[in-house]
Amino acid sequence: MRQQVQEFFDLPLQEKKRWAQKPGSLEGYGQAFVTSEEQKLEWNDMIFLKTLPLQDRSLNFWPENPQEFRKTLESYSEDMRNAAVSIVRFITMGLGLEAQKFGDTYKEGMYQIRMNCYPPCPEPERVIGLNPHADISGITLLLECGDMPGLQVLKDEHWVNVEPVNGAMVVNLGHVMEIISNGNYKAPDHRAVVNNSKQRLSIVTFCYPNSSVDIGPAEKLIKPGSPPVYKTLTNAEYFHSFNNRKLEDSFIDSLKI
Ligand SMILES: O=C(O)CCC(=O)C(=O)O
Ligand SMILES: [Fe+2]
Repeated sequence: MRQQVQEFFDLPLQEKKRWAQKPGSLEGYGQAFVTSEEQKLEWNDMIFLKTLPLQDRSLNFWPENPQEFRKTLESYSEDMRNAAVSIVRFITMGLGLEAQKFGDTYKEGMYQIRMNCYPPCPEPERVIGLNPHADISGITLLLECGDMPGLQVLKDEHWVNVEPVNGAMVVNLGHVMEIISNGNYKAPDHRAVVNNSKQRLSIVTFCYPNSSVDIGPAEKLIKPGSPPVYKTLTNAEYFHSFNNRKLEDSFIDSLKI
């Protein structure tokens, strides 16, 4: 997958634009989402694709160049799904929940992939690769494509580098998992910075449970003395709240009871 993504971003702009985002749609090749006029502009080229379930795929945004791209992405999304099912089992087991049941909701889950390319920048302090945010997924699986650090996580009010480890994936928690855990786990704020010497690529898979599953604190975690911290929403309500959020407010806070 890394090879295919590298070859895709190495193509001339005109060729990449064959899979460009269309107005009103997030999918396809383009620049990162601009959500506010005040935001620092992002030094980032990316392609965003829905990979699973199969009926969510819009193949008109799936590059056919490089030649093996689509085939590789098909099998990569299967691999990410299998990894997500296992990882969610372990995470929910750690919370004392029905691990098999929660893992199973990711078998027919929703998967989206975002491939980021951060070119070197002559003045890296003046731009940002990706603005600070927390993911809204259940979990996010991030694959680095080289040894150039760029991902940073906010820990105790400081930005800390997440150093790339060859052959390893970074597992991040998103708001869905934060809600299921009733706030025992937090979706951390993170961002990507750029450097002045080397391009960096990342392949990021956002994993969500099946859309028929409500998003709310796990019943087992609700007891006397431990009330639900978040509302329970249907999948559709969750995405509706996100798409209609007030940009100046924290999304996760808006879901608190
Ligand atoms: O490129 C990175 O390391 C961060 C990517 C990321 O956080 C995202 O795509 O949501
Ligand atoms: Fe992220």
